[in-house]
Amino acid sequence: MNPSTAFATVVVDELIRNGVREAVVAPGSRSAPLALAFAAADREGRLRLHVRIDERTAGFLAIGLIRGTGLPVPVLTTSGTAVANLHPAVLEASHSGLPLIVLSADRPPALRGSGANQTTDQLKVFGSAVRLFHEMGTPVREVGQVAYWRSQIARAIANAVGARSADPGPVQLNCPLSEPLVPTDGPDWPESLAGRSTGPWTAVHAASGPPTAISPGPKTVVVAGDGASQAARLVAEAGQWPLFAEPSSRARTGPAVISAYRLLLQANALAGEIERVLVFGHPTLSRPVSKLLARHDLEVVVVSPTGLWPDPARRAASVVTGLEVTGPDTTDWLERWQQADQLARPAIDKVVTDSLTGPGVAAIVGEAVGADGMLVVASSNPVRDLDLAPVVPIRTIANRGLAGIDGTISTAVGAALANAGPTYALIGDLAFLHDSNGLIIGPDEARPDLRIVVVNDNGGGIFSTLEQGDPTHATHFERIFGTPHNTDLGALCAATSTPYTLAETPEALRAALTRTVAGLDVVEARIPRTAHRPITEALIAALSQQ
Ligand SMILES: Cc1ncc(C[n+]2csc(CCOP(=O)(O)OP(=O)(O)O)c2C)c(N)n1
Ligand SMILES: C=C(O[C@H]1C=C[C@H](C(=O)CCC(=O)O)[C@@H](C(=O)O)[C@@H]1O)C(=O)O
Ligand SMILES: [Mg+2]
Repeated sequence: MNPSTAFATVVVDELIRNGVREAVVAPGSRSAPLALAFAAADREGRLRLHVRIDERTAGFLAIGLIRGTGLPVPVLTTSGTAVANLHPAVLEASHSGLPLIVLSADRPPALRGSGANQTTDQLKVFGSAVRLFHEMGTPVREVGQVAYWRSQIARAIANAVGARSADPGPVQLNCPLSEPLVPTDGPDWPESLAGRSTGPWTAVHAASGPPTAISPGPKTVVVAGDGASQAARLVAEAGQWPLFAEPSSRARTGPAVISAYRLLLQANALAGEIERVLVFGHPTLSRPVSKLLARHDLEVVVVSPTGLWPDPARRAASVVTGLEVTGPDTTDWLERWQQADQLARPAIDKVVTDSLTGPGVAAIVGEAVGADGMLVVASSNPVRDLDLAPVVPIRTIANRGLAGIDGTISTAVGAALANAGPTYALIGDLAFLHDSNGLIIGPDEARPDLRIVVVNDNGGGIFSTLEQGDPTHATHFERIFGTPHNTDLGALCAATSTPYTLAETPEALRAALTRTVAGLDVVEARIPRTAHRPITEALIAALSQQ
């Protein structure tokens, strides 16, 4: 089966699984895969197909079918002006709140701007009239496409009917399709085209609905990503399930918290026993969690109060607003994770505390901030080091929306100005340099009580822990990833009259942090950038032997 035919087969099947029973098609060639799939579904009695020559008619016919059935209705056109002919109907659907699903076939991006026939810029062609625009990737023969296609249809339908937004309206899925555009003989598709049982790939519950009941049974873990509320902790405790909470999640308290989750997911056999994951907030921090959420052998339930829900692996079986736990897991599942966590802690501390290391600095900062303090933590290693530190229920802020290293000092200054008590920041040297202008505060401006702890490894330490940090890439690594700068941070602080302290041992760092936070000051902790990779490897090795 060729990619365009596989795509069309799956898309039409998933539309039907999501309640579509009428479809409108205007003739074209680039849209052929989808038109043929709709025709096949019509012949099988799975939906009723309507064909109209003029896309303007097709669009308003779909409007009428929506008004008559109350169901979302897809309308398919080929590329070019055909798509633009739907604009009047899209505008009507937008102002009437009607779930019109525009499937605009398109040439692949490589043909755009090349003078290729019937090829224009169809991206967001309806502007703000649609509740969702998404350009489907050009279908390719690879595993994972089916989950993507099905998951995206579920997102499109949910946005069109307003399931999470209570704001129904039209959506546009732009569908680049490459030739061959009609079914051809050829290799079988590399994965099953089938959906999940008989229902939608992702069941998106209405945001206005009651909490969804969830029962014990499957070996469940709770993931609390950035911004997760205390609901994650409450669900984990009610279910007696292990809780993996990122530093900027408010759920980072309570007996269910597994502080070494990131290492245990990589080094402990318990990870392989997980059967269900409940996701709160926006998990971004670690690949072990990303890999967990991408596993095919477990159920992913995403809890999101808004219209956006994280599902980068496209595996979410359901999206709910809230969970009501019907009863606790009475097995030793949580106890086994707690025991593994307790065993891991000494092994971690042994590796990270005999000298100044990233995780060691983070642990010392966590102690200094204390349970009623506030901490702003920068992306890259600092937030990951804090994630590994012993859990202290600190109010933690991190710009994890896009994980940029920019603006962190200014964010910390703002947070500190809004915080009644002392505020700390934990930041890497590049992030510090990136926003060193944040230290410049005019004489008439309000000044924060903020202590900025800079973990200075003279460059981008995180890259040494990634693929590019492998010795085989040493030739260019230092210049394009390590990016050493040799900046005198003390002089930089002096230029802005910012008090500065250098701490080169754990004891010196503790001493520097115990001083009262009054005004803005900087403490620099210097660590060797070359230690990151060996430390990461030593941690995994230590836990793997347990
Ligand atoms: C604005 C922005 N530019 C570039 C990046 C890519 N990036 C991610 S981590 C990193 C290096 C950060 O170095 P540092 O702040 O010193 O932290 P370290 O990894 O050394 O602990 C870079 C450049 C980014 N995330 N955001
Ligand atoms: C440097 C960038 O971001 C990368 C930084 C760290 C992420 C990561 O995987 C760290 C190792 C881990 O937590 O297991 C990496 C990722 O998410 O895969 C990010 O891409 C960047 O410039 O994007
Ligand atoms: Mg650094």
